[in-house]
Amino acid sequence: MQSTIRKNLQNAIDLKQQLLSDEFTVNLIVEMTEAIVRAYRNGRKVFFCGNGGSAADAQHLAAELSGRYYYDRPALFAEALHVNTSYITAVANDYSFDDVYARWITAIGQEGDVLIAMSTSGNSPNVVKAVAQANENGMVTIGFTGADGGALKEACDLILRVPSTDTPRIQECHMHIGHTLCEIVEATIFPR
Ligand SMILES: O=C(CO)[C@@H](O)[C@H](O)[C@H](O)[C@H](O)COP(=O)(O)O
Ligand SMILES: [Zn+2]
Repeated sequence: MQSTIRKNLQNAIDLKQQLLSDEFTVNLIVEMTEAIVRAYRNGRKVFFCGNGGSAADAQHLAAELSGRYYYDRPALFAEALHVNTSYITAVANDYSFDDVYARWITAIGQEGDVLIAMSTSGNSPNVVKAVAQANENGMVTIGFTGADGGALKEACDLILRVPSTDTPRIQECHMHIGHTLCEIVEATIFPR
């Protein structure tokens, strides 16, 4: 038991250390932040999507922007695409689970909006289809993946590949970086 706890803590530290030492990643996070700030300043919206733990992470990050992060300020529009369970179950049942996010984007995605697609494999079909539809709608597409990047690697405008194949450790980095994005977006749009 203790060895598992130590191994996981050490792996998380090592992975974060790798991200910290990688200038490319730090600059990429800056670019992502700038894209989100630009969208909000143009009156656009930010959407997140993912499956399983990444759906929870998508919802968590959307709430940081739409509610508040560190301090009181006006709301920013942000939403995770899976939050309407009636819609998701109807479209999955009547069409296909692969279409649940892409179909919703055909209705809501406007040019200049941002989609942040979270998938550790980069290959979840519903997330990959969402990015393809978002690109078609002229949205800015940001991918959060693991080391391989999968199909999202080529499909997204900006792609953050966490250098690991361990799903939970990758997700923890996605949340860490997602929180940092929220912090900088909040501080840039609503300086104190
Ligand atoms: O949270 C976890 C594992 O930590 C799981 O629920 C995980 O998100 C699910 O297996 C997902 O379906 C994995 O999809 P993806 O990251 O490859 O897109
Ligand atoms: Zn998990």
